[in-house]
Amino acid sequence: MTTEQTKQADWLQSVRWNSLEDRLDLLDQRLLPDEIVYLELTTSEQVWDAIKQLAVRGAPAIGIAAAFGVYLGVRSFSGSREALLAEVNRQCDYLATSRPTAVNLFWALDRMRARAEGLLGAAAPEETTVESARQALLDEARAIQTEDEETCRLIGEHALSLFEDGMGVLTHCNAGGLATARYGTALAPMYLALEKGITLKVFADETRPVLQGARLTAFELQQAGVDVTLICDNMAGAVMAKGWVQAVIVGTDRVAANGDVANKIGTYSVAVLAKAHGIPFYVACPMSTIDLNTPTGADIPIEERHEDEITQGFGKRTAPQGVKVFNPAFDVTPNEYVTAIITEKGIVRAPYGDNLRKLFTK
Ligand SMILES: CSC[C@H]1O[C@H](OP(=O)(O)O)[C@H](O)[C@@H]1O
Repeated sequence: MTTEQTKQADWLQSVRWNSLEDRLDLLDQRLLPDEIVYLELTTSEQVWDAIKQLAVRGAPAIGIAAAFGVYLGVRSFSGSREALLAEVNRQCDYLATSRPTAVNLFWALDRMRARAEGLLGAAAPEETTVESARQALLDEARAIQTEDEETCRLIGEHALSLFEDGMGVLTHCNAGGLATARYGTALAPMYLALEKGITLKVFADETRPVLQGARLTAFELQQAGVDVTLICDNMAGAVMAKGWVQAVIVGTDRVAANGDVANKIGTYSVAVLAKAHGIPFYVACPMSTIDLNTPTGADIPIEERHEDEITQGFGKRTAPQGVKVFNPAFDVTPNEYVTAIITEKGIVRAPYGDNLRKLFTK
């Protein structure tokens, strides 16, 4: 076994590139917390399905997986440079249909398109071969993953500046290491607090219907030794009323140009409760989740998922056959409920329109 093959992260990686096998290994998050199983993927179709079925989920992790999916889609390609460029764009178009809300998916695919254009487009150097271009695309996917780890750590540093030792912090869904390359976004400050000997008492909403909070956030925080208490979504108000929560921090799948935030369904309710209790509501995300091309939250496409996630989640029927179901995977929190947006470049406060645009000019 070489160091590459045996090289294992000392944390539970959601997305792992296997250089020896030229293969993408994805932690199947549908099986957590009971089973740790890696899917061994060799085609872009398999990556598409893993994203669609939430085997891999979380905005940055989806983008990382899709970037590797583009490489898998062209790694056996043979033909002209022009044909390879066309195939890269076709693979990106295909992978972009897997889920509609998390803008990181499209951000990562656009980065792969741009890399391919620079390698194979009209202005590209003549000496680029199809083989060297394929390798460069793999390198780009790996760079997206490596950069995300550092980005999340920086988000954690900025977020931790808002927290004090002993604070109660509530979070919704999973915006942890499992949703990113490492650390997470909303959960990044919890890990950095642990490193620095700061105690944060985390309340994790279970987050119906797919239970990312119970199955993923409670799991990864407990594994790391973070003080975490699991609550049902309908208990968030009660724990706030008891004075147990001094801050809320969540991830996001897309921030509109005006600061409206799309995140897991139930986030808006938590934001309203936080406002009612005078508790700050923070949103943590990489710059790649901020979409200045989407003017407001009303313009964010909200994914609707299969009714079975509600009527027979995890195999047990809990609702009558044939009942009408509405199953939006996300909701939108208007910017007036958002105390601050925490990114790798720093903390952004209202007025978000101007201040988010300034972030990109820093
Ligand atoms: C750091 S992005 C995490 C974000 O993604 C989750 O959605 P899903 O599990 O459906 O991919 C949720 O909205 C999290 O806040």
